[in-house]
Order: sequence, then C-alpha cells, then structure tokens
Amino acid sequence: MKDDQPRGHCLFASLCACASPRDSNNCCIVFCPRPPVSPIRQAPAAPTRHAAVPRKMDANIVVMGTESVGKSAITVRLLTRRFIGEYGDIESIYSHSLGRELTLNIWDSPYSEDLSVETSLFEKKVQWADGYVLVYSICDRASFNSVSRLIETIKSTKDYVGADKGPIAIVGNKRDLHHRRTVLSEEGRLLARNTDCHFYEVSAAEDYHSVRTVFHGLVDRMKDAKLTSKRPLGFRGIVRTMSAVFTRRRTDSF
Ligand SMILES: Nc1nc2c(ncn2[C@@H]2O[C@H](COP(=O)(O)OP(=O)(O)OP(=O)(O)O)[C@@H](O)[C@H]2O)c(=O)[nH]1
Repeated sequence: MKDDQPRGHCLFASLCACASPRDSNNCCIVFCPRPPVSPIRQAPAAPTRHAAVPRKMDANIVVMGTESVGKSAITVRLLTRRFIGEYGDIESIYSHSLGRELTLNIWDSPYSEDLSVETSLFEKKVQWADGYVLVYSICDRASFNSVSRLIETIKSTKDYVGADKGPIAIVGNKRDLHHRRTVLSEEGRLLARNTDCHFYEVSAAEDYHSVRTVFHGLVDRMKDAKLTSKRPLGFRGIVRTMSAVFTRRRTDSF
C-alpha cells in the first residue's frame, strides 16, 4: 500500500500503529471494524457436500504487566517480526492468522494506575481471554512482584476458567539487558511452578523466536484444552470499552 493512499476502513487511521495493510487478515481490529472479532470459539463451517472444510478457531490472548516492561514490543515483535523501539500508548486488539485454522486475537493494553479504568476493564479481559501473557522486565523487581499479584487477581475473578482452560505464561522480558538483571530466572521458574503457570525469558529487542515460542506454546495448550464457548462479549462491546478509555485519556490530558 502506498503512503498516500487512504487506509481502508480504519476509523482512526492517524492513530493506528498497526503495521499491516488494511486489506490483510492481520490487522489492528480496534480501529478497523472489518475483521471479525467475535469471541465465539468456532466459526460454523460452510455447508458443503464434499470433504469437511476445516473450522477456523479464535484464540484470545491478553497481554498484561506494569509500565514499560515491553508488552507492546512483544506483541509487535510477534505480529511483524520487528522491534521498532518506541510504541504508542494505544489500547489495541490485534488479529493475526495462524495458518488456515486459527485466528489469534491479542489484546495489548498500556498499564494504567487509574484503578477505576483498570478494574472495569479487568473483568472484561478475563471474560474475553482464553490465555494470558503476563510480562515483567528482568531489570525491574517491582514489575515481577506485580505479576504475582496479577495471577492472584486473575484466578480470583469469577469468569476465570482454571489453569487448564485458561493457561497463563509468565514472561521475563529484556533478557538482552542481563547486566542490569535484578530478577533471577530461577525466581520466575519458581513462581510459575507454584502457580501452575508456564515460564519464559525473552528479548523482544533481539529475538523473534523466543517471543513466538511464548504465543505458540500458549495456543498449543489452548488447543489441548479444546476451547469451549464462553459468554460472548461482542465486538461492539469491546469498541465501546476502548472508546471509553480514549475519551478518558484525552480528557485527562487537558
Ligand atoms: N533492551 C530492551 N528494551 C526493550 C525490550 N522490550 C521493550 N523494550 C523497551 O522498553 C520500553 C517500553 O516498551 P513498551 O513495549 O512500550 O512497554 P509496555 O509494557 O507496552 O509499556 P506501556 O504501554 O507503557 O504499559 C521501550 O523503550 C522499548 O524499546 C527488550 O526486550 N529489550
């Protein structure tokens, strides 16, 4: 797509940081209403008299963690294979095709200390999610501590479906900054063992494959759990939620 062309149906083209062209399947769906984002797990197969057409499944993953741990960097690395250094503070849900069978929806939300925003969004995230990527920075002890609290909060949320059906990956990011490390790998591993989660260390800055392993591992576990229907949240519901966040932010900045 040329730079001077209009960006498809994107409602917020000037804000949208999505690197995918508007007419591809991998698109930032908060801003572009075209790709389906229904949390319904299995789209009905088209009726056919011939051999069975594989059903496309949706897998929803929420990426959480405190400020600047690299949530957006990890998400963008997975989607584009690139590390661009600086990322906007934009609440986004990205849709990404994994082969013909699966669409991965990834909800990347900037950290907010505004508890009223966080609390109202948190339950929606848990309701929506099939799996979780909880990120901390290996150079930031407070971010690691906050992952423990996040796990407790997720597990105590009424819509949480349990570790088998809602797998959680604990991800220590910024492994390239090992000279500034304040959290040992062993601590991450131990936390994962004690909380029935899965542990990874990655560098969004330097390594695509470690990031890919996190998401693919999670998806494999979700497939194992045979995704079941959850209460639909609906695309409109999510867009409204996002709009509320943007409105609030814009107001707050004055
Ligand atoms: N060295 C290094 N820097 C990283 C890595 N991942 C992210 N960063 C940097 O860390 C900073 C924060 O990254 P973001 O991806 O914006 O972090 P975030 O968690 O999404 O931050 P919020 O949206 O503010 O909550 C940026 O300056 C990134 O360039 C990494 O693996 N290594």
